[in-house]
Amino acid sequence: MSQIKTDPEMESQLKIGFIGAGNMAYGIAKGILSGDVLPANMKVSAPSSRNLGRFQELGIAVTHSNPELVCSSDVVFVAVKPHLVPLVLNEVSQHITQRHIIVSVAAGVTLATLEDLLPFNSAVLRLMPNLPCLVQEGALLFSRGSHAKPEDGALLRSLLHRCGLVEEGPEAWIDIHTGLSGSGVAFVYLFAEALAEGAVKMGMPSALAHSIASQTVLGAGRLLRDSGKHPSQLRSEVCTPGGTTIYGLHTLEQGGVRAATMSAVESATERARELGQKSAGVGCKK
Ligand SMILES: NC(=O)C1=CN([C@@H]2O[C@H](COP(=O)(O)OP(=O)(O)OC[C@H]3O[C@@H](n4cnc5c(N)ncnc54)[C@H](O)[C@@H]3O)[C@@H](O)[C@H]2O)C=CC1
Ligand SMILES: O=C(O)[C@@H]1CCC=N1
Repeated sequence: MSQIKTDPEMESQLKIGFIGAGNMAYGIAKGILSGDVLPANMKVSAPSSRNLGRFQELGIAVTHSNPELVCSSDVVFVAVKPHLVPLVLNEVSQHITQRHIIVSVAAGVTLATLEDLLPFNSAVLRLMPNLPCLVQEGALLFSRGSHAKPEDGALLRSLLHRCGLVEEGPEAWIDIHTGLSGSGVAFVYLFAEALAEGAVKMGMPSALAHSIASQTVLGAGRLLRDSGKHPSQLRSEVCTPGGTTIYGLHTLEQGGVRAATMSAVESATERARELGQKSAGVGCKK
C-alpha cells in the first residue's frame, strides 16, 4: 500500500478524460465520480453518440474528438479495444505534454508499446480493471511506466479507490491479473449460470434459481473477502461429514472443475500476452 499522500483539493480540480465510451470507461468514471472529482471536470470521447448518453446522464461532457479531449484533460484513460490503441495514440500523440498522465486499460498492450506510441518521457500507466467497477466492487491492478513517478501511481490509486480493490505491481502481473480477474468475472458468471441450471434441472423455476445463484455467488464472495480465510477452510466449514456438500464437491472434482479453472486463467493470461505481441510494432511511430 502506497504511503504517498495525495492532495484532495488538487484532485478535485483535475480534468479527467476517457478515450472510448464503453463499459470499462463507464465503470471507472462512476467510481471516480463517487469520490471528490466533479462531473464538470470529466469528459469522454467516442466516434459515435451511441454510448455517450449514459455519460451525459452523469453530467460528464462528451465529444467526438480525441485530440480535443486530450487538450482539455490532465489524466487520460485510454479505454478502446486493444487493436485500436495504436490508431488512437497516433491521433493524439502530438497533443500530449508533460502535464498529462496516460492510463491504458487495454488488455495485453504493454507499457513499452504505449511509451513507443507517445512522446519521449510521457507518464504512462497500465491498468487492468474488471467489470464489477460498475458497482464499485472491482479488482484493479496497475503498473507504472518508466517515466511515471510514484506520485502518479498514488494519484491513480486515490482516483480509483472507490472502484474497488486497487493494487500496484510489476507489469508481468498485469496479464496474469487479466486472466484471474479481468476475464475471471466471466468464469464466475459461467459457474453462476451452471448453478442455476442445475436447480432448474431439479425442478426449480428459472427466475428464482438465477436470483438464488447470484445471491450465493455474492454471499460466498463477501464472506471469502471479509473473513480473510483461505477458500479451502470455508469449504470445509460447509461440508458436513457424509453430508450433501461433499457429495457435490466429489462430482465437481470428477468433472475436473479445478484443473479446468486453472487452465482458463492460464489461457486468458496467454491470450493477453499474445495481444501484447500483436499490438507491439503496429502503427508505432518509431
Ligand atoms: N469489458 C471488460 O470486462 C474489460 C475490458 N478491458 C479493456 O477495456 C478496453 C475497453 O473495453 P470495453 O469497455 O469492454 O469495450 P467497449 O467496446 O464497450 O468500448 C469501446 C469504446 O471505444 C469506442 N471507440 C472505438 N473507436 C474509437 C476511437 N477511434 N476513438 C475513441 N473511441 C473509440 C467505442 O465507441 C466504444 O465506446 C479494452 O481494451 C479491453 O481490453 C479491461 C478489463 C475488463
Ligand atoms: O476479454 C477481454 O479481452 C477483456 C479483457 C479482460 C476482460 N475483458
